[in-house]
Amino acid sequence: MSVRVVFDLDGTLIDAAPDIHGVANSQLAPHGAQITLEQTRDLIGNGVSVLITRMLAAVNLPDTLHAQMLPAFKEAYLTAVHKTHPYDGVRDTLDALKEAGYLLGVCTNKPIAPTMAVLDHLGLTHYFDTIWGGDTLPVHKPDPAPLHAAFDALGDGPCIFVGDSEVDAETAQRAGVAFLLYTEGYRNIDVSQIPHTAAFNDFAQLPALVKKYAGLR
Ligand SMILES: O=C(O)COP(=O)(O)O
Ligand SMILES: [Mg+2]
Repeated sequence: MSVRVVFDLDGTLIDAAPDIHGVANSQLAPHGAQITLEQTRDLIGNGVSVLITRMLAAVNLPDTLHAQMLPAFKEAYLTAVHKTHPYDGVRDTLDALKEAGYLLGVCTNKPIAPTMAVLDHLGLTHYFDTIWGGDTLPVHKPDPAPLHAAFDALGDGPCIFVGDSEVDAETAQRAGVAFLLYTEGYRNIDVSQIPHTAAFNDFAQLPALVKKYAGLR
């Protein structure tokens, strides 16, 4: 039996917004439109299909473009890794959690192919015993199924989900697991309005929080 810690990806382990911004603008350019990095942050969290719907709405382009944009967006997403970085302290914290003997996983709404591409590019893949993308199952967060699947893949033990958004909070609630909220990601509502077990703004705080909420002394 091991403590199981599953992480959201975008806005939690990595800041992927600059690369997603680049992909978004490469898709919008032929239509004479662009969005800002700030606008891009508000698009992230519900997967690529919702991201495109929100992007088109943000620049007043018709949603009829969605079907043609989706495959092109996913294709460009695969190589959009060079401006993406882990948040400060992420590597040290993942090392510390591994050292403590915990099992780690990822449950993201980013499709699995770009998820693997960016984790491989950043040298983070080896930390995780299981990785679930937004298209690994027919449903994605806030449906609790992928989070349940990630924890199940890690065996038995206390469950902690770490994420940055209201989508993650709802997923954790529906899955019935503890939720640690990273406050420096892409959430667009106040921390007080997001149900959470505990919040943190620095990854150095995470090992102690995991220990506490896993019920360890
Ligand atoms: O919306 C996305 O594509 C990814 O978001 P997530 O990693 O925060 O789930
Ligand atoms: Mg996120």
